[in-house]
Amino acid sequence: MKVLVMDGVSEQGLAPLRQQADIEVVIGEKMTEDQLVEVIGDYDGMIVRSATKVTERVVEAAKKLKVIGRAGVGVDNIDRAAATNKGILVVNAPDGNTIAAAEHTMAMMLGLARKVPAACGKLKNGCWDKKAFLGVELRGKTLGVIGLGRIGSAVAKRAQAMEMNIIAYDPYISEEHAKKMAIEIVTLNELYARADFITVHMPKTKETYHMINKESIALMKEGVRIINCARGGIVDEAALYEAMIAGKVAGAALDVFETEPNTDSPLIQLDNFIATPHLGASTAEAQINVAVDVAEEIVAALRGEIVKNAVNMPSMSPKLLAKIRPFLDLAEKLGKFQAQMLNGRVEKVEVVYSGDLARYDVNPITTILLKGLLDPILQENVNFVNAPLVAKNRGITVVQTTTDNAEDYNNLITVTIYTDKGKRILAGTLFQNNDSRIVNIDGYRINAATTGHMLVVPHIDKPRIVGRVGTLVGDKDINIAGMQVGRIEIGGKAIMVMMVDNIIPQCALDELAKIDGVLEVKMVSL
Ligand SMILES: NC(=O)c1ccc[n+]([C@@H]2O[C@H](COP(=O)([O-])OP(=O)(O)OC[C@H]3O[C@@H](n4cnc5c(N)ncnc54)[C@H](O)[C@@H]3O)[C@@H](O)[C@H]2O)c1
Ligand SMILES: O=C(O)[C@H](O)COP(=O)(O)O
Repeated sequence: MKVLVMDGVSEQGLAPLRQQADIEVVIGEKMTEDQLVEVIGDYDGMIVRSATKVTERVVEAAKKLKVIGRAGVGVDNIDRAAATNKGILVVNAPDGNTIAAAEHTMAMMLGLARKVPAACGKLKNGCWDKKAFLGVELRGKTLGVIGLGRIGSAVAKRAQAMEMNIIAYDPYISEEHAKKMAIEIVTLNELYARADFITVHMPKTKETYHMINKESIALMKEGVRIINCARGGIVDEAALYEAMIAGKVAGAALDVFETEPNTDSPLIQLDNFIATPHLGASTAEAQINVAVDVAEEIVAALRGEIVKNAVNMPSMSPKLLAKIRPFLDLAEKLGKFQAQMLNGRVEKVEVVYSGDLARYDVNPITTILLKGLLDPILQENVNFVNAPLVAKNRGITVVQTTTDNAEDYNNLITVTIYTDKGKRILAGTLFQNNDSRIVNIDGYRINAATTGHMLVVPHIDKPRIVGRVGTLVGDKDINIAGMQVGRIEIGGKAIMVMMVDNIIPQCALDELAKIDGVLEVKMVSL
């Protein structure tokens, strides 16, 4: 397998990838979109920072790409919708550069308060000018943090150490959470009205684009100082320039710009403006952290294992993953089993999670069940990333419910598939030591392992059927490893599940179907 590494990702951090004998790491030079389109077909994985744009064209040109890793937080340079459509996993490394970005924000804030860059520049030009650089203290000032996530919280903590009062606006964070950090949650307008310094720490979205604009600046205090170490475009640079010229904004610091690289913004020439070239994550420590994190994720993704920081599939904490991993395996098998038992076009998939399972987030389990169901029956690549989207695009309704009542089991996953020709029910459970079993097919109780080959024969419960099926299978030189029969009433419908050592050829299945009393014959391989 080949992984293309772009944008100067830390070599030291790539160790988890370099240690894999079957993975070749290729360090790429800066490329245009056309150049990337030309080469991407050769790669199974790719790692980028913010410079390389993974556009729809690049994603479309990929032939075997399974994963795109972002060595950092922001994934706005990756066309996630295109990747999801194609079943390509996108992962990031959200934790490794939090402190670096928070410390850079503090550097910007202190730099603005004490005019460090301008004073330094003047001195380097031979001018010892003490009067021009009277600063302000941070102590006692109010800092308005917009976006109280990882970095916003880390900035708040550091600013508290400088004895600043912290107010914050984040519509997705609870007041309790903020209270624990001794931060007052306020409305956006209140933040604008009260803050001496404003720092933004949210992603660039439709909602946050140009959030700091002419109108919002008008609501701010005279002499406010503004910092953006999050994403270019959150601050409207033209509006900021005007407000700085007018004196409304006393100082501003941008690490990120709407267009990058950027050397000709008029802001850069202003004395009370500090610019850095997207350096928030650029510390030796952060670069190693994010590279290690993303390299580990790429290895896991290429090995088909579940990753921790996927941005385009249900994400899971390592704790949840450890708890539900055996259920993920069972669910995939149930989906795969159902795919081989199907008659007709799938219209609806209903999954009921019972017992212990009802306590967990079951979304990832449903996703993997859909992968198990759809992958064998569709031409396109169905995986953990795109399975829900593929189901939706095919008009399949997916319903998932949880209940505490698992009847005789500790846990139970019951999957009912509705097709234009009827419905089929399948249930599986995990016994002790993660021993997974299929315990019900269409209402008939059975107890079958979830591995190997199985001949499933719904039939009429009458003499000589089981014997004739067994004889015919034996005559084809196929060894029978075990057998289960489930029935509800004597002489009614029943089901036979025969564990066999090899796949029974279609011609033999056709012969079996002709046996009097046999209703259906299905070969299932798990
Ligand atoms: N300059 C750099 O080099 C650098 C380095 C790391 C991260 N970043 C950027 O910093 C930003 C924050 O990163 P993070 O790791 O703290 O992310 P995070 O996901 O932990 O936090 C983002 C916060 O923004 C909040 N938010 C979302 N929409 C909002 C809105 N409309 N108004 C207010 N708050 C909103 C979210 O609720 C969340 O709490 C991201 O844009 C990331 O790409 C930049
Ligand atoms: O979102 C991020 O992680 C930062 O913007 C860092 O970007 P970079 O890896 O290009 O420095």
